[in-house]
Amino acid sequence: MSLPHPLKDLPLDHIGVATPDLDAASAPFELLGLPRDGDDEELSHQGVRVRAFRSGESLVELLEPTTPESPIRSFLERRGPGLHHLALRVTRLEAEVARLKAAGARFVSDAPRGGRHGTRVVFLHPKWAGGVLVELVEHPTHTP
Ligand SMILES: CC[C@@H](C(=O)O)C(=O)SCCNC(=O)CCNC(=O)[C@H](O)C(C)(C)COP(=O)(O)OP(=O)(O)OC[C@H]1O[C@@H](n2cnc3c(N)ncnc32)[C@H](O)[C@@H]1OP(=O)(O)O
Ligand SMILES: [Co+2]
Repeated sequence: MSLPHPLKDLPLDHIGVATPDLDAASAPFELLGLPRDGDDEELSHQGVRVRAFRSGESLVELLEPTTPESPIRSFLERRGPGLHHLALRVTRLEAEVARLKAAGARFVSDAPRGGRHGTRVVFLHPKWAGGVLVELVEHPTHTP
């Protein structure tokens, strides 16, 4: 599959890792020497508590479920701890969603939701992306 891309590359923003315990899952990354990226955050509408570690231009995002309905809880029950999603950075989320929809992509939901640290995110369905849950993430723009 090849889609013409009018905007730019989509760099890897982060890799999401599902865990039942943020502190336990943090230990190997701390030992590896990855620095924390900001504070932990709880996102009730996603049913997760999140902690991130920086690796170059990208992050490792640890996700712990906080509600029975959390997608991380069902993932842990079904597959156990481990790689959950990859996130690609976009500069214009709605334009990217429109482009992919026109090309037949399948979204979990194409309505942007709030992500970590003021980002906006949408998820492409893992059944569409060869068994990989793909997040598109747009960072807030900072105007002086
Ligand atoms: C911190 C906030 C934010 C950020 O800023 O970065 C986040 O990252 S939030 C992360 C948590 N939120 C989400 O994951 C939201 C999007 N995900 C979903 O809505 C659901 O997880 C899902 C993808 C729609 C799956 O939900 P559901 O259909 O209820 O789950 P099932 O267990 O029934 O799975 C159906 C089917 O899909 C496979 N699956 C599920 N999750 C994944 C996955 N992460 N990667 C690959 N495949 C996945 C699952 O195995 C099932 O397949 P079959 O077994 O073949 O039926
Ligand atoms: Co994410």
